[in-house]
Amino acid sequence: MKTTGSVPAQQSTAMPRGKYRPFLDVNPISLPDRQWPNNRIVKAPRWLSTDLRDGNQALVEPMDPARKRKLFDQLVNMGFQEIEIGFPAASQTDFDFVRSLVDDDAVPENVTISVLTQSRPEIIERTVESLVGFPRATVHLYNATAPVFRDIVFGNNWEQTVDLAVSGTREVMAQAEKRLGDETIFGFEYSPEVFIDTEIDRALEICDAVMGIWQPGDDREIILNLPGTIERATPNVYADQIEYMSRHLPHRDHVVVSVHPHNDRGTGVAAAELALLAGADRVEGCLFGQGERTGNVDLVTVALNLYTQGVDPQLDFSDIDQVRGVVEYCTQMKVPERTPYAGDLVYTSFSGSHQDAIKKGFAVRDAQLAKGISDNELAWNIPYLPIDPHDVGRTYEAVVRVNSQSGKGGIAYLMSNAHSLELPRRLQVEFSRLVQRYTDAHGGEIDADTLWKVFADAYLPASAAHGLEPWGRFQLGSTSVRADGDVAVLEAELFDRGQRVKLQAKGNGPVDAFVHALTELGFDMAVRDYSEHALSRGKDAEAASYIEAEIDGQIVWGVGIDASIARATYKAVISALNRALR
Ligand SMILES: CC(=O)SCCNC(=O)CCNC(=O)[C@H](O)C(C)(C)COP(=O)(O)OP(=O)(O)OC[C@H]1O[C@@H](n2cnc3c(N)ncnc32)[C@H](O)[C@@H]1OP(=O)(O)O
Ligand SMILES: CC(C)C(=O)C(=O)O
Repeated sequence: MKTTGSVPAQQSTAMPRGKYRPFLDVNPISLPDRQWPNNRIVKAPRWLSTDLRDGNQALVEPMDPARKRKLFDQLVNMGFQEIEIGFPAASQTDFDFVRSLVDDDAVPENVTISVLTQSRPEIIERTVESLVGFPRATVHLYNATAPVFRDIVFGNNWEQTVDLAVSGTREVMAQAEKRLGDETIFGFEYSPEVFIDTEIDRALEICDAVMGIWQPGDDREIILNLPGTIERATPNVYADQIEYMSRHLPHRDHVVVSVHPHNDRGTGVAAAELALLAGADRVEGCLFGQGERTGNVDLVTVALNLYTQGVDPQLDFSDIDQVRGVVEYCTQMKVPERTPYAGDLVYTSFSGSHQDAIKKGFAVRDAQLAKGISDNELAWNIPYLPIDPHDVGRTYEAVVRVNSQSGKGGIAYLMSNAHSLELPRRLQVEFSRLVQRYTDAHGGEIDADTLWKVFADAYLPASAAHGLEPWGRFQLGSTSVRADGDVAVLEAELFDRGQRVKLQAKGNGPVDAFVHALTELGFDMAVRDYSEHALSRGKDAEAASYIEAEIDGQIVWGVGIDASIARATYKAVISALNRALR
């Protein structure tokens, strides 16, 4: 055998990569004594949902007021205490929506609403005007600070950029002073937009300048939001930037360091998590990663990632499908099947070895729970399932689904969960070959009902009850058994291709006697394995029997189901015989 020594060199592409520059060449940051890799996230951050602003502004069809309101109520019910509800100066519709929340008294005392504004006096005035009457409200002021925006979008030098932030802050304070009475607890947030592309010491400088106006202190926090407006580097770079800011910002005790990752490189969640390690106190994002381009960071994933570490996310996802339904309705966008925690397929396993491992995991867990340990105390340790689907309102039924990639473990799991049959291991092996043949022939997935039909057709041949054609040569008629000392004496009636046959035989038990009776019909038959179990409790309880028999040199399994355990066993023997003769 030859083994791999070196592999052929990969081929260069003709894609014009020369136009791109490494992020760190353009935006160097030096933090050799970074602490974040050694930290742990031990509590939930403050969350701000920007579904109704950044999420909404990126929708093909922005939400109408009814949809916005539905999503707002949903966010409140899930536990969000900071919700950015829009950009009220953008349009009359946005303004009216903000006002409708006051008019309807829709904002609970513990919820702070937030609104976004550019640093333009007329826009700030209109923005603050929209806030009159809210119990708690934050104005979120932003201006872009990165060189490309200063140069291309604003045509501003650095001093003018700082001035825009400072003058905007002054205007917000003046308008709030003028328009909001004591009934509103007023907060202020500043974002140097495109923070990640801004020279780090300039980002510090502009935040410091804004604080010089706002004057944070006791009972006067400032939220400094450091957005990854367009994600352009690996998440460790964002973490370095956040740790740098967190360590160097003055008034740190009164500063809420907030992050606002986007997902352009597909690492928005990682960026948020590393930023939390790096000292961020607050995360802004959207449910299921709605938002501009590839979206804002997905707050569902960040929160449930925390949950799987035993940290209370302080957001309720106990019915994730309900949350998903509302978001899908309001945004008119679909949550894809593989979305973490919420996608249709994320608790589903098709492949054989995964199914086998999950089934074994549940068996061990069930056995441990049966000893009286509570579900909450018993560490979650199921292979391939990072979270208990029940915790987010999903069921186990969907966990295992069968197609041509599936093996005996998954099939046995479905037979147990959907049909209450605990197939013995060697029967699982035999049956999985039949299922494989079926899925190869028909393609696609096989659902629990079809699985049952394949099973019944193979093992319950005399049964027309499942909408199948009865095909077995033998059918069981009446039976009676009596004890004669240690010996069982059996009288049985069989139908051989419809013809009644009477049998009588003795054995050391009813099964033994029944096998002897069949042997007298000329079949060479020996039972190799036998098991049985009840299918359900109560007066309609049925039992299932499984027989592995050697019949005329063939090894086959038979299955019988009947209200009487003895008849279930005779039926299992007949099933094996019919199968051997099929
Ligand atoms: C990263 C983000 O998501 S930021 C939020 C983005 N969201 C939105 O823009 C949605 C709401 N916005 C709007 O509806 C409109 O932009 C409005 C109503 C606010 C303003 O509309 P208009 O006055 O027509 O301006 P327009 O949208 O074209 O904005 C561009 C102007 O604003 C300036 N501008 C952009 N951001 C800011 C800011 N934060 N502060 C001050 N001025 C700004 C630009 O430099 C440009 O100025 P110019 O016209 O002198 O070149
Ligand atoms: C306004 C800011 C926070 C923003 O939305 C962004 O930078 O993505």
